[in-house]
Amino acid sequence: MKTHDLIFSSRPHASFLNRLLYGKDIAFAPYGEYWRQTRKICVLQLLSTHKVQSYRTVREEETVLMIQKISESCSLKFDLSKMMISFTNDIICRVTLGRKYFGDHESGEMVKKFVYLVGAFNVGDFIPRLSWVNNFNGLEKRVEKNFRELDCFLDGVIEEHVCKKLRKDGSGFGEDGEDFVDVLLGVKESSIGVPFFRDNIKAIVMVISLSFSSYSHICLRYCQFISNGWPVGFPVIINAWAIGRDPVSWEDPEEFRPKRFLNSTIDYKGYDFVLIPFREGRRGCPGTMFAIANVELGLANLLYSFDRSLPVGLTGEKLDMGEIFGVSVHKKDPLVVIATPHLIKTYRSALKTNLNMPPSPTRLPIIGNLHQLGTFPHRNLQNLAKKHGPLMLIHLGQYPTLIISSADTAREIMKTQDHIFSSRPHISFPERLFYGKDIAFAPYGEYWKQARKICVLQLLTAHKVQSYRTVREEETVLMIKKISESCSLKFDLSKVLISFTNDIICRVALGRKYFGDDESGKRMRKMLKEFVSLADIFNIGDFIPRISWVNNFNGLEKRIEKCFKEVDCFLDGVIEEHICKNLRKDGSGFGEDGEDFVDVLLGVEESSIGVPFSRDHIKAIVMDMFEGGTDTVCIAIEWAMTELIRHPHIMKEVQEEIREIMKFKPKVEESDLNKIQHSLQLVIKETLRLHPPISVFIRESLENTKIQGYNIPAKTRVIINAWAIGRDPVSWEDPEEFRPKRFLNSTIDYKGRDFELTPFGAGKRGCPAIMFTIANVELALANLLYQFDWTLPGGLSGEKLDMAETFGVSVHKKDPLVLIATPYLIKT
Ligand code: HEM
Repeated sequence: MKTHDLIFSSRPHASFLNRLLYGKDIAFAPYGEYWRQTRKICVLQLLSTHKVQSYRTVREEETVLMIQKISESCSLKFDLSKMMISFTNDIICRVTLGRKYFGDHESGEMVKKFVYLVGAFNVGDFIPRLSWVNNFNGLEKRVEKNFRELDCFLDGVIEEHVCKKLRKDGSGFGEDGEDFVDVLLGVKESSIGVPFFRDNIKAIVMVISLSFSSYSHICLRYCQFISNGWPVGFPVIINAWAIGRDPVSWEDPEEFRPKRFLNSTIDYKGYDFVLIPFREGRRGCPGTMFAIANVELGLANLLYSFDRSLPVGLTGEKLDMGEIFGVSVHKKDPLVVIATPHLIKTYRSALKTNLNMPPSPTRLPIIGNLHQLGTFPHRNLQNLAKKHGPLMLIHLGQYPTLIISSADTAREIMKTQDHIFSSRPHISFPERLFYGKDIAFAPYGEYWKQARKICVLQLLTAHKVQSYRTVREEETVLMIKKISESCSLKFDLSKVLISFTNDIICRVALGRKYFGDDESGKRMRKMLKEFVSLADIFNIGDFIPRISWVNNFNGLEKRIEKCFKEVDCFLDGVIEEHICKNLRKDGSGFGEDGEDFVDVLLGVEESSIGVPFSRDHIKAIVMDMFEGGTDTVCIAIEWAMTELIRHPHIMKEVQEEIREIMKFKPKVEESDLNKIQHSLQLVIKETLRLHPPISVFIRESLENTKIQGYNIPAKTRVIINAWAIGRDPVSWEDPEEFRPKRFLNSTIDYKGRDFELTPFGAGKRGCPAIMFTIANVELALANLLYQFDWTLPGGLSGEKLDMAETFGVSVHKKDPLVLIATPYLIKT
């Protein structure tokens, strides 16, 4: 590889390789002008130091994703080998093709087959007259099929690049925005002096992907000895594996002893022939630098971020070291390990002490404390706060975030310094779904102020809430009727509650029900469900913006666009309907003065509020009401019923009180509520304390400030953990117990004055719909308790009821609440 490098710098002909790589790649090309020119392109244009440096972002982003993936299986065993394969595949795909193509199962399979066939043992390459056997063992056919699939795929990739170039709007990766295909498309045949077509591009791209992802140690060389004494065409196999273990070069060669390199100058770069994993010289690997950059960054992060252990019963010495058959020597059995985040005291935490920031848990590089949010952020944040205090600073990706877990700290944020903490951070999916023009997600500013004013003074005033009474009463009657139809049979109360709250909001906001039980109604319901779940979804890009592109691959971006378009089209229809109705002057909405939310919003004059107010603003605000008002109200009633089923004696007390007052009237009406409110109110307060429907909500600071002596910079995100505040033992005796009577002689309320109980938030950004919500919850709950006796199916006792929660910010009961209702009035 040095003295006679020129002589030994060809490769033997291998027929499958030749077919799969168009006979035009670099790695398997025989020595000659074409190989010399293409290798030059590879070394100077694709894998130069400058280029390798320019792929840094790709390496870093993929490392973050890998670490994040591992964090998700933290403390559980997982297959590290599989993760490594997708890590390297994804890097190479982005660098060569410009983006990840192999997310979906099918294309991933195609590449796997390619890798297999390239490495397949072909008897014909050793005994040419036996090559016909491949017609019978199916290999020939498989090679052909795989070749055609890949060829078609690569044609698509190239077309995409050509179009991108024509449009001049695309940028690849790397500093200068060019991936390998971009570079190769720019190669002029005239400048390299050898034929260079699309097939050449495809072959080079494929062989580079192949070499880096899984087939990097090919050291088959072909001797092209021209002089006398050595037969031309004599194959040479360089056994890099054996050379690395040769006792002539290495002391105790079988031992893993990294320190042997401590005072040694031996390197793998090709100058030292005792260590030749890459080989230098003419046929040496041109991608050494690129490969090492990936390996270093991946390995450093794996070692830095986690402590690893083997699954139970295994010690390191017992680890199976079997290798797979072939030229690329993988470990035979996948490496299955358990990773535990390593609590490292980083220099940042020292820095933080100097800056006088609130106490923090230690964090991982790049993802910070994201992995500690887990499936139930409210619970996990509460656990962290138990260690670090009710005012804690964590890092969610790149954003420092204050976590508020006590009444005192909540008061500081939502009262004392409400003017400073009254913005919301930018969150990208809601921004798209709500046209960047709604109220709930709007940053503090003139538009938010004016829009909130409309909401508070025109949509949700006491007078307006009163005017929606008919809607509430009618929908309650319908709900009770539905339940009566399944009387004495088990039925899904959660489902009934969802359509109850949906229908109320729909009538109040849009003027009529759009979500009936027919096909189109079902479609609408599905659309709305998708909308609410997307607005609430965890989006990694909001925490680590530079990897927001992952949403192009996990399908989220597409779902958002699809849902946005559907809802937009639906709302356009609704608005048109309202405009026609107003023109005809024959329609009346609901509410006393016949106006629903859309009517009111259509009447808003831009000139009177002094900020732009278009149709998109109307749609955004209407959707805010849906997002804020359907799930939340349903969750409140669902948890109240769940707790009452678990505590039958409390349910009985409330029922007796209501029934005594109602004296066999057919139903509870709003006018009855002030008479029976007492015990019902206690139940609602206790439910909202233990199960705030929005468990955590978010704000952002507008300027630098201090809280409890700690420095809080401007634009710090703040998460108020309403769930933890409601269960804080400092404020509540036996906080985990459902005991409505704790409110009996207490003035504590949920309206935003008492910070021990903050299900609706408080201050400038507090929920503007408390009255509206409570009116719905009270009427529904009063009727459910008055009109039916409730039991669990199969005589199950209440204590056994599963209390598991759903994942997310709006915390539903995980399993639907399935109950049996027996009509009280008929019974008595
Ligand atoms: C049980 C029911 C509900 C709960 C627990 C709830 C809770 C909340 C919370 C915690 C906030 C953020 C408060 C803050 O940052 O201080 C909020 C804001 C908001 N809620 Fe509600 N909500 C409920 C029902 C509703 C309903 C029915 C509507 C509409 C009809 C609604 C509309 C809004 C709006 C528009 C905001 C944003 C206010 C702003 O940013 O200025 N909510 N809600």
